[in-house]
Amino acid sequence: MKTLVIANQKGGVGKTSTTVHLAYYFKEQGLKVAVIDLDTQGNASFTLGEYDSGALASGLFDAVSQFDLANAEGIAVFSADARLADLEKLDLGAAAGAFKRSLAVIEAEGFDVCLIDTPPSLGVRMAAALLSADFAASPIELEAYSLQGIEKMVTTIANIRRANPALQFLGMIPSKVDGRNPRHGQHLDELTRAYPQLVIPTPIGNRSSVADALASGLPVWSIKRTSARKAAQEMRAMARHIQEKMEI
Ligand SMILES: Nc1ncnc2c1ncn2[C@@H]1O[C@H](COP(=O)(O)OP(=O)(O)OP(=O)(O)O)[C@@H](O)[C@H]1O
Repeated sequence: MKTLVIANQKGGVGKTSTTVHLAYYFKEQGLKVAVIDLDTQGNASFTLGEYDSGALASGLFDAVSQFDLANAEGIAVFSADARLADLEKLDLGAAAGAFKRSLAVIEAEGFDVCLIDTPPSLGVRMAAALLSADFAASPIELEAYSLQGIEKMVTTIANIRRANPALQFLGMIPSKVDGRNPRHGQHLDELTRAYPQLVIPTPIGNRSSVADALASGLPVWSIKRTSARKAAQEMRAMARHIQEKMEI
C-alpha cells in the first residue's frame, strides 16, 4: 500500500478537494482506496460519506481491524472526530508509532492506496502522518498570504525527511487559480522560479463546479454541465500526474 499525505498548514487551499478527487480517480482506475480524514471538521468524510465514524479515534486505529469491510470496493473513509484532537497531546514519537501501526492494519486489509487529508496546522497529526507516509503533496493558492506559508511547509517536509527518508515530496499543486488574475500568473512564475522541481504542472482553476461537486459529494466529472468540463479535465490531469509519480 502506498500512502500520500495532502498537507498545507493554510486553510481553504484545496486539500479536501484534492483528496476527494484523487480518491474517486484512483477508485475508477480499479484501485482499492482508503482515505484517512485527520481534520476534526471531517470535511473529506462529509464529502465522501463516512465509512465508520469515530473508528479512527478509538485508540487511534485499533478498531480498524474490526471493521466490516463489506464496502471495500468503494472508498473506505476512516474519519476523525473530536477525540482525535487528543493525538495532539501525545509526543510525536508515540503519535507516529500509533499511526504506523494503524496504517499496517489498513494495509493488511488489502488497500492499494491510502490518502490522508490533514488539518490546516503544523501540529502533531500532520507530523505523525508525514513521518509514516511514502508521499506528500501540497495544494497551494496563488495568493500572497498563501505563498508566504509555503516555505514553512517545505522546511517541515525537509525536516521530516531526516526521520523518514522514504518520504517523497511530489510538490505543490496550484489550486483555485484564476487565469484572468494577473497576480496569479505572476505568483505562479515566482513559485516556479523559487522551486523549479516542486511545482506540479497540472494546476486546478478556480471553478464553481468544483465547489458544487464537493457540496454534493461527487467528483467534478460527474457534473454534466458544459462549464464543469474544463474543471474535470484539470482534476483528471492532476490525478494522472500524481498516480504516475506514485507508480500505482
Ligand atoms: N478548484 C476550486 N475552485 C473553486 N472552489 C474550490 C476549488 N477547490 C476547492 N474549492 C472550495 O474552496 C473551499 C476550500 O476548499 P477545501 O475544503 O478543499 O480546502 P482545504 O484546504 O481542505 O480547507 P481546510 O484547510 O479548511 O480543511 C471549499 O468551499 C471548496 O468547495
